[in-house]
Amino acid sequence: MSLVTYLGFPRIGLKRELKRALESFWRGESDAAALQQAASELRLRHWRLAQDAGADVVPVNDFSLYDHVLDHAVMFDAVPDSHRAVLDADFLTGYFALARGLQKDGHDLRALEMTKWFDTNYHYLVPELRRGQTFRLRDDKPVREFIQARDAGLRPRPVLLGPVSFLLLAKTTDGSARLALLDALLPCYVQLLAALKQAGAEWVQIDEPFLVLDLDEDTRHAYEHAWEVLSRADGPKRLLTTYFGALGDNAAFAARLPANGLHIDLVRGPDQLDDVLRVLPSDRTLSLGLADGRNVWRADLDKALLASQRAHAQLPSRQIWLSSSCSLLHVPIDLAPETALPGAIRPWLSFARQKIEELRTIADAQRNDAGALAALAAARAARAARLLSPLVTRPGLRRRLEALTADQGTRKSPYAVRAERQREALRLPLFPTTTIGSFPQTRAVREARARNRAGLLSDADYQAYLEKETAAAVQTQEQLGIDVLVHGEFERNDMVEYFGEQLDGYAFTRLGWVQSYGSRCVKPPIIYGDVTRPAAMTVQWSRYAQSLTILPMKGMLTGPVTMLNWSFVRDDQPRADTCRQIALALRDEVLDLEAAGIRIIQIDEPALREGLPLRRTDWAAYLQWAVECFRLTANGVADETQIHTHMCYSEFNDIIDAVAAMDADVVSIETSRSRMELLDAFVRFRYPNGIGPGVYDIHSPRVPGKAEMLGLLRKALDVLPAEQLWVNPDCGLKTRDWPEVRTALAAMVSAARELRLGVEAAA
Ligand SMILES: Nc1nc2c(c(=O)[nH]1)N[C@@H](CNc1ccc(C(=O)N[C@@H](CCC(=O)N[C@@H](CCC(=O)N[C@@H](CCC(=O)O)C(=O)O)C(=O)O)C(=O)O)cc1)CN2
Ligand code: MET
Ligand SMILES: [Zn+2]
Repeated sequence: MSLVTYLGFPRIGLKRELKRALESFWRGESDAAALQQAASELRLRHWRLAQDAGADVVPVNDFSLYDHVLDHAVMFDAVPDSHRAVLDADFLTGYFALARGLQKDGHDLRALEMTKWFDTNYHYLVPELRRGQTFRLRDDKPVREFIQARDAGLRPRPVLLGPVSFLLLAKTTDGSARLALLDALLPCYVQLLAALKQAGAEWVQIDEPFLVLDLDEDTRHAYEHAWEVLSRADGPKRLLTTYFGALGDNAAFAARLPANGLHIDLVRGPDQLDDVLRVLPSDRTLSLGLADGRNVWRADLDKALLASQRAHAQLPSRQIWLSSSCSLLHVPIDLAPETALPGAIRPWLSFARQKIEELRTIADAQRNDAGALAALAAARAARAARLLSPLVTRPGLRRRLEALTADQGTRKSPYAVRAERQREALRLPLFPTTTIGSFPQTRAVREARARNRAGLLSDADYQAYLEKETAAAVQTQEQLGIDVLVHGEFERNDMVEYFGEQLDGYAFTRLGWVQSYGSRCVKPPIIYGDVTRPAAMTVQWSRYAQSLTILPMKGMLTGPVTMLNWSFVRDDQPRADTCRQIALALRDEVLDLEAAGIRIIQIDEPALREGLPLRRTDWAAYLQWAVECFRLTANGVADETQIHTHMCYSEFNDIIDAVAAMDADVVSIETSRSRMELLDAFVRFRYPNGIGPGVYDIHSPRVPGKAEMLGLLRKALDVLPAEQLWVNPDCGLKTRDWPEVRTALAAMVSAARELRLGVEAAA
C-alpha cells in the first residue's frame, strides 16, 4: 500500500488572501488577531483541500506569514542583536522588522538581505549569524500548527528545514564558518523533536535540499554529525527530504544517514531511483517525488506507476510514499477556476490540487481501482494529445531556427568602436544618469488595468490614461535632469507576463499566483508551444514616449533567458530550444525598436544567474546557450544603437565571463545593499564595457541622500575608469511610491553632477 502525501503547499491563497491580510495589517488597517485568523483559516482550508484531493498525510509548518527560513531563524533566536528588543516586546513587529525593515516610533532597523531560494523565483531572508552565536528555542510554531491540524482531524507531518541546510542558507557577518555553529544549534532541534513527539507527531519531515548539490568534506561531516545527534533525540520518525535535483554522487551517503525515511526528487532526477534502491538500507521508508512541484504539466502517470511498482518490488516489506518532487509552493493552487484557458490546453495542465489527485490515482491504480484505471487512461490520452497537437509546432519557425548563423549573434564592430560611435550619436555627459525601467505601479494604475479587463473602462480610455501617466513620467524625468529616460512600464502587469500575453505559444492564468517574496506574487505564463511574435509588442509605447522628448528614450524588453526562467516551460523539448525561439521573437522586437528611432534598448536579464544549474558540472552548458540566446536577441543592431542589460539579485563571481560574453554596451546591477561589494567581480575581471552599479536600494521605503549615493559612486570610481560609470538605482521603481522616488532621484542626479564637477576640476 502506498501512502499519498506532498512536501508543502502554496501559502498565499487562491485569491491571495494572505497578501491582502498582510498588507492590511502593515497599513495598520487590521490587527494581529485578524492576521492570525486569516492565516489559520488558510492553513485549514489548504489541508482540507489536500485531503479532499486524496492526501493521506498533510505537511504542517510549511505555512509562513512571510518566509519559512525567517521562521526558523526567529524560532532559534538567530536574529541580529539590533532587532531582538523589538522581537521580545512584540513578536509580529519584530518578525516583520526583520523581513521589511522598520522606520517608525524612533526605530531604524534594516531588513535582512533577501536572496533566491535555490534556482527558483522564490526569495528567502538570509539569517545573519556570527562566531559564538547562541541559539535557543524561542517559539513552537511547528508544534502549534501540528496541534491545529491534529485537532481538525488530519494526519499531519511537521516540516522543518534541516540543521545543515539552515546553516548553509545563512551568512555570517564576520566571515566565520557557518557549520562551526552546528553543535550550538542542534540542541534546539533535539528539544523541538521531543515537543513534536509529545504532541503526537508520528513523522517529521526534515528538508536537506543541499544534499543534491556538490558537497565538500566539511559539509559531509556536518551531515553525519547532525543526523547522528537527531537520531538520538526522543522524537518522531525522521524523513530526510531532498529535492531540486538528483542525489548523484551523494546517493549512498544520503541513503545511509540515520533517518527512518528518504525522499527523492524523481522529476529532476528520474534516473536516480535504481541507484537509491540499490543503496537504501532495508528498514527505510522511501518517499517518491513523482508530481512536479516546479511545473504545471500533467504527470506521465504510467511512468510514475512503474516507478512506484519498481520500488515496491525491490522493497516489498517497506512503506512507499507517493509525493510531490518538492514543495508545491512554486505552482498555482488550482486549475478548476481557470475557465478562460484555451479548452485544448486545459487538459494538459495540473496545479497543486490536481497534482495531489494524480498521486491518489497512482496509489489507487496499484490496487486496480476501476476509477483510478479510468483516470489513468484519460491522463494517457491527454498527454498523447498534447504531444501530437498541431498547436505546439510552427514549421516556419523551425526552418528559421535551422537557418541561424553565428554572425547573427555578433555585433558589427567591437565594443571600443561602438562606444566611440555611440558617444558621437548620443552626446551623453560623463556619469550619465538613468533608471531601470518601471516607475511606481500605483494602486490607481493597477485599478485602471483591472477595470479595463473587467470591461468597466474602455480600451480607448485605458490607453488615454496610460498615455497621461507616461507623459507625466517623462516630464518628471526631464525636470529631475535625468539623461536617459524610460517610459515607465505603466502598461505592464509584470515584466514577464506582459510579453507572454503578446507572444504565440504562451497561455496565461487568471489566478495562477505564485509567491515571489512576502506578499509579492507573480503569475508565471505557460509556454505550451513554439513561441512566435505575431506583432510588435512595445514599439508603440516606446515611440510615443520618445515623441515627447528630445532626450534618448530607452526601449525596454525582458530578455529571453528571463522570459524562460520566469515562465512555466514546456517539457517536451530542451529548455535551450525554447529559449532560442523566444530569443528570435525578441530579436525582431529589438530591430523594430531600432527602426522606430529608439537609440538605446535595454534587455533585462535578472534571472540569468538564477537559472544557473545547481551542480557545477552543468554550468558551462547552460551559460553557453543562455549567452547565445541573449546575443541572438541583442546583437543584430547597428554600432550606434546602444544595448543595455540589467541584472539584479546576482552574485557575479561565478558568471562574470558569461556577462562579458553577452557584450552589452552597458550593464546595470544591484550593488547598494552590499555597498558595492558585487562590483568586485567586474573589477577583478577588468570588465571593459559600461557599468551602472545601483546606488539606490529600491526594495526599501528608505530614501537615500545625496551624500550616501556620492559615497557609493566614489567607491566605484576608486576601481573603475570614469568613462565606464553610469548612475542608476538598483532595479525598477514599480514597488515604490512617487514621493520617495522623486526625492531619491533628485539626490541621485545631484550626486552625479557633483561627481562631474569634481572630475572637471581635476582635469
Ligand atoms: N515575474 C517576475 N519575477 C520577479 C520580478 C518581477 O518583476 N517579475 N521581480 C523580482 C522580485 N519579485 C517581485 C515579484 C512581484 C512583484 C509585484 O509587485 N507583484 C505584484 C503583482 C503584479 C501583477 O501581476 N499585477 C497585476 C495585477 C494587480 C492586482 O492585484 N490587481 C487587483 C486590482 C488592483 C488593486 O486593487 O490593487 C486585482 O486584480 O484584484 C496588474 O498590475 O495588472 C503584487 O504581488 O502585488 C514585485 C517583485 C524577482 N522576480
Ligand atoms: N525593467 C524592469 C523594471 O524596471 C526590470 C526589473 S528586474 C527585476 O521593473
Ligand atoms: Zn531588477
